Amino acid sequence: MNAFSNDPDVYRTLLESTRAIPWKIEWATMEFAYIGPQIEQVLGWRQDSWKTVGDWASRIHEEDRQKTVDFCVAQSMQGADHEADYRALTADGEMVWIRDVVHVVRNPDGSPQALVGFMFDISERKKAEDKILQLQKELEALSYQDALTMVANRRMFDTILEMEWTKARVTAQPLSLVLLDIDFFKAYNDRHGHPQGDACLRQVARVLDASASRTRDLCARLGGEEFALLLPATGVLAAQEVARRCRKLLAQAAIPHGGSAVSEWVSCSMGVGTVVPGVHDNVRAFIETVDRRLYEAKHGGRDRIVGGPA
Ligand SMILES: Nc1nc2c(ncn2[C@@H]2O[C@H](COP(=O)(O)OP(=O)(O)OP(=O)(O)O)[C@@H](O)[C@H]2O)c(=O)[nH]1
Repeated sequence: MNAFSNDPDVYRTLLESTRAIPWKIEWATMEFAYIGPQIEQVLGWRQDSWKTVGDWASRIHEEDRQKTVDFCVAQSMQGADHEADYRALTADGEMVWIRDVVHVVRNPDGSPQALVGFMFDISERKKAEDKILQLQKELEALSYQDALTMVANRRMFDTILEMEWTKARVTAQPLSLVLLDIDFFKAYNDRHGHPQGDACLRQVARVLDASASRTRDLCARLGGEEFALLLPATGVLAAQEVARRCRKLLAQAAIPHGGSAVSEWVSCSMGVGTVVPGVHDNVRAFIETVDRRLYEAKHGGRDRIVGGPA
């Protein structure tokens, strides 16, 4: 054990055979006293081209440079060991993610004498982290989407409704809502089977989505065979117009029903409401009003629109 630790060649061989790149900087001169030859394999810059701290700083991606240098200087002045992740530039203009792990060698008075450390190539790890972040974003998006019809789901509807309600109140603009329910859908399923029922829901969602095309309009599936169209900055007449367009486009889609008492084709009942929310208005009460109208449309014979100011 002693023979091993007394032999500097052994240390050098060990240092230079790891994948981590060892280095040392003298604090007084800010010059490299040493950097491992592996640096050339990782970044492409020759070993003898690393002379000063300036060489190191100039080979950091400019978006990471200032904060990395400031952080390392501040930590070193306090005598604190530290780690920094940054994008290093390679000799041929590429980027490599580096984790620099730094130990501060201190003088007896505590001031820094030298910095020694290891650089690790963490590009693969960063790539994996980026991939995970991207997947998380996709998952997040999926959690707001109805998996069957690909329109927004109830969660998204609730979130956007809350937002649009506040906006409408602040700007004193009308907010409209259409609630729709497919007529005799149980009979449709019974006649055509559940998979065909799913296909029908997808087709209806496409039609509804196409009926309201302004950028802030939202088409959502609230569950089962119930859908909603949220129409911000839309007044009573425009909302009625959208509902009529829905009915017309659905009729044009001419999806054969076969089990409906009101039409040969798949149809919808709709409740429509419009409100300019005041401070005392309540979003839940607004939804209940529109829902009551949908109920009226159902019980008034289906395949119809019941609406007006809420
Ligand atoms: N295929 C399919 N069917 C669904 C889905 N979700 C709900 N349903 C069916 O939708 C039907 C809804 O039936 P009801 O609530 O009785 O309403 P309805 O038959 O449309 O009658 P009215 O609304 O009164 O005209 C049920 O048979 C549910 O099984 C789904 O994701 N896919």
